[in-house]
Amino acid sequence: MEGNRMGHKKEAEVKYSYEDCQATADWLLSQTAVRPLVGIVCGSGLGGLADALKDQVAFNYRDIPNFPQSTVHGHAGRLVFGTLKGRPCVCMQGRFHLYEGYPIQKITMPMRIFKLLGVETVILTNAAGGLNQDYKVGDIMIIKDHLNMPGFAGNNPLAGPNEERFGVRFPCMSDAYDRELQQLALDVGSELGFSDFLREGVYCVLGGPSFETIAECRMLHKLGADAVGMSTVHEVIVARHCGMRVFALSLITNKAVMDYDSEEKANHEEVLQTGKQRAEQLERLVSTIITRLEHNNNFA
Ligand SMILES: O=P(O)(O)O[C@H]1O[C@H](CO)[C@@H](O)[C@H]1O
Ligand code: HPA
Repeated sequence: MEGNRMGHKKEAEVKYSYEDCQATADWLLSQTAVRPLVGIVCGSGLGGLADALKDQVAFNYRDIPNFPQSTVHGHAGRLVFGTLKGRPCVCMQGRFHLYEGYPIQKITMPMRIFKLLGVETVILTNAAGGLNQDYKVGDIMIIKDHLNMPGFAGNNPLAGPNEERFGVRFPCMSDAYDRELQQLALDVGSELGFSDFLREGVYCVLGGPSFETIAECRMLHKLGADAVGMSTVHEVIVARHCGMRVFALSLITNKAVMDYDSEEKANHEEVLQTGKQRAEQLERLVSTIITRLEHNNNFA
């Protein structure tokens, strides 16, 4: 992929207005014939999902006008277009996090670009620490709701002037995670024989990058969180604001440390290692869900 002048702008100069998002979407649409209906975001160590796409057209983030750059190990930094079982998809092989130092509007900008590309359903994955004591490392949790900790402190991706062309000032979040898609995932998981490690729960986002203290994990668990991570929620809010359907999964890559006697320490290497071990099943789950979207005629 040939570089372009806009793509080489310094980070500080990267903009995310409606017109900037439109320019990026138009540029992408001029470079590929794929017209994606499904947008996928790959979590830490879960980028293999993108490799499942057929007839790929891939762009390095650095070559895409106005796109931020991935800085985290386990996030390749490529936008991959292609088809998954015949369905046109676009897949972020690598996402952006608050702790990378980007403004919250910038880390969520790809959702608006998805929207302008024609995406109707967004499927997000992440790696997360398990707070629910019944969870095991390797479990896959269907996210049914979230706790937005940065949001409590006013750090919401929709803060600032509202862009009506994307959505309303006060979007509803009680229906953020599409219930039909959750049920579909449970059905598909059961057919694939994954029920033993498939869960449903509440994901809590923190700013990171430091992992949680023991007291923080205990508090989050008491507040109703089943898993904790540093992503996804901001993307979900922006995706819902502009009217896309959302389905999200957490891979429980480690158990959050809840006990002062524990010798365990959260670390990113373990996160990536667990991702490798469950990658194949996670890919099968997601790709089968995408096929069934069409089959059930509930494709958004
Ligand atoms: O949420 P994803 O991108 O999967 O990454 C998770 O893994 C990293 C920590 O190991 C954090 O970035 C956390 O959010
Ligand atoms: N905490 C926060 N983020 C994470 C974790 C965790 O334990 N595991 C993977 N991402």
